[in-house]
Amino acid sequence: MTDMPILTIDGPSGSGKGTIAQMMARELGWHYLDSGAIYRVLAFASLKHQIPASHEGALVKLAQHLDLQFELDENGLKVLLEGQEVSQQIRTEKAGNAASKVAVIPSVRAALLQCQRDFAQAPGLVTDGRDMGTVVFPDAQFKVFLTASAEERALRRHKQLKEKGIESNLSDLIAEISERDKRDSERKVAPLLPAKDALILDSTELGITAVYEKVRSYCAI
Ligand SMILES: Nc1ncnc2c1ncn2[C@@H]1O[C@H](COP(=O)(O)OP(=O)(O)OP(=O)(O)O)[C@@H](O)[C@H]1O
Ligand SMILES: Nc1ccn([C@H]2C[C@H](O)[C@@H](COP(=O)(O)O)O2)c(=O)n1
Repeated sequence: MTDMPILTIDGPSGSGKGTIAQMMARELGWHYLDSGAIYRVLAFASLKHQIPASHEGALVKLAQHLDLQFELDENGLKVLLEGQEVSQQIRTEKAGNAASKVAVIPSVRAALLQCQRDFAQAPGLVTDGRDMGTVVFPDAQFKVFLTASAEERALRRHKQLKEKGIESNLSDLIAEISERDKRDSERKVAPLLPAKDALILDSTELGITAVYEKVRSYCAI
């Protein structure tokens, strides 16, 4: 596959993958791939171009020609679809759920495989998602599976939304997160699960700094 050093961080929604992956990419000076953003943009693009999930052929074509750009700076990840910024629109729970639904389709996953692997460029790559350590980069040198209870993840999301001035209902968030966990874990192709050689970290009772330090020491930096 590739000799490039790669750190994969997989885990369920809201476990802190993106936060830790971005911190590690900055620390190491490596590239960063948010694979969930690719599925989110695809779902967003399918709505934009009025392609229903049942039109598998059209969805695969869209995935193969997805005009997508990522820019990571000190403010986080900027995402552009067809030259237009969609960073905020793709971050809603509704967009996450739509992404989870297109991600079930095996031909869609196959169409997105090479574009994800192309992110493995010198000097290295940090990537987060569901199947980074199991399917996309099975030979990665460092693999982490980051998890936390659904209640804790919903609380974090609730707080995150509140900080953005968006009201949300905690029980609805728990239900949405649990539904997405179930779909992502039970699909036939590339389900959410830890790679056999991954370090499993439960962050339910760990703050961001504590998780970051554990990942740093696992990568021996
Ligand atoms: N260990 C932690 N303790 C407390 N809050 C955390 C922790 N890790 C992440 N958070 C917060 O939880 C929220 C979700 O984190 P993040 O977006 O990194 O999760 P994610 O796994 O990438 O989610 P998604 O799969 O939906 O993209 C953010 O507000 C983040 O600051
Ligand atoms: N490697 C990946 C990344 C993401 N998905 C799907 C399933 C998720 O529910 C959805 C959104 O991901 P998030 O941005 O919350 O990480 O996309 C996947 O199947 N495989």
